[in-house]
Amino acid sequence: MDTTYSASSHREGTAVSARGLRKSYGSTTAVDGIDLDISAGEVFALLGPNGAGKSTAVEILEGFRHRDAGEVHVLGADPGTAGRSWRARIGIVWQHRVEGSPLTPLDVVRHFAGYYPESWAPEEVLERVGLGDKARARVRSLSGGQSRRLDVALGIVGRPELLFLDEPTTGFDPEARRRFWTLIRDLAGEGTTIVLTTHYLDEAEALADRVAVISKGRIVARGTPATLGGRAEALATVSWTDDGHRQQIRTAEPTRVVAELMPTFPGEIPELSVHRPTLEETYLRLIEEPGADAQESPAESREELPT
Ligand SMILES: Nc1ncnc2c1ncn2[C@@H]1O[C@H](COP(=O)(O)OP(=O)(O)OP(=O)(O)O)[C@@H](O)[C@H]1O
Repeated sequence: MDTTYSASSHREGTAVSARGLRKSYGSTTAVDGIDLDISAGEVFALLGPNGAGKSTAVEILEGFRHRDAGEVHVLGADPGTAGRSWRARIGIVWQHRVEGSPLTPLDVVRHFAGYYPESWAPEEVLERVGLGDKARARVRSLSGGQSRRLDVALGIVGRPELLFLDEPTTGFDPEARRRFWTLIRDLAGEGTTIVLTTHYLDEAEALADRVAVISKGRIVARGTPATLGGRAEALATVSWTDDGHRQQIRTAEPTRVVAELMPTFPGEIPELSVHRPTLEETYLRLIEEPGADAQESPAESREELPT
């Protein structure tokens, strides 16, 4: 079985397009008019608090949930009506992991591989997710993080054009997460479109070309991790200690502020730090303050912090 992608596997066009997507469960509106465009080959992350509507939106895109309204095209088809050949082009790593089984990871991956016209070699896919040495162990003997890696193996074994990952690294140790990120980057480099939901902002920052923040069923901000919510233009905070008192200046020009401070100290500026909003801080502001997507006006302000 061929286990390499050809250059022609780099894809062009739109992988996912949704307009006015809506879904309610009884009186709960889970998805309240979402528009999405995800390009082929893109890594796109959906962020949002618990219950924001991410899984519902993604399950509609996967064809596992009916929408109440809206237009959706995924790999050129309506997921509500698309057939088996369309499904074979899609990989899914569900939020909840598959329960333990008396089979081995190799048995399970082999079984799943049989459903796809063009699958990875099962041994290779287990190597790629870091389960090579557990290929012949019992699935029920795997740790939580190892089981999750098996879920990822099952999601990618069919060499999907589009891979949905719902909170894929929950339970991974830090080294396994880094390894998983490398795998995702490799898959993206080979042309796979990836739609990721995650609560780990560092994961979104490390992997995503673009992110969208969902809150209460609506997209409240979208952009690259670096520019989301006006992050690129946000003021920096320069902090230091002067005569035992913590000082800070919020400024659009931290280099100038530090240069002006330098001559006022004989040597090092005590406890100097320059901080710009992290993706996590930006995200928290976006979901806490309605309309916070507007950019801040770059006015400089100085204050002394209470000790
Ligand atoms: N099958 C269901 N029946 C009734 N309500 C549901 C169902 N699935 C989801 N909901 C509700 O819809 C809303 C959105 O849930 P959803 O699972 O899409 O959110 P989420 O953003 O994926 O959350 P999480 O980060 O916790 O996974 C929530 O209020 C949830 O309780």
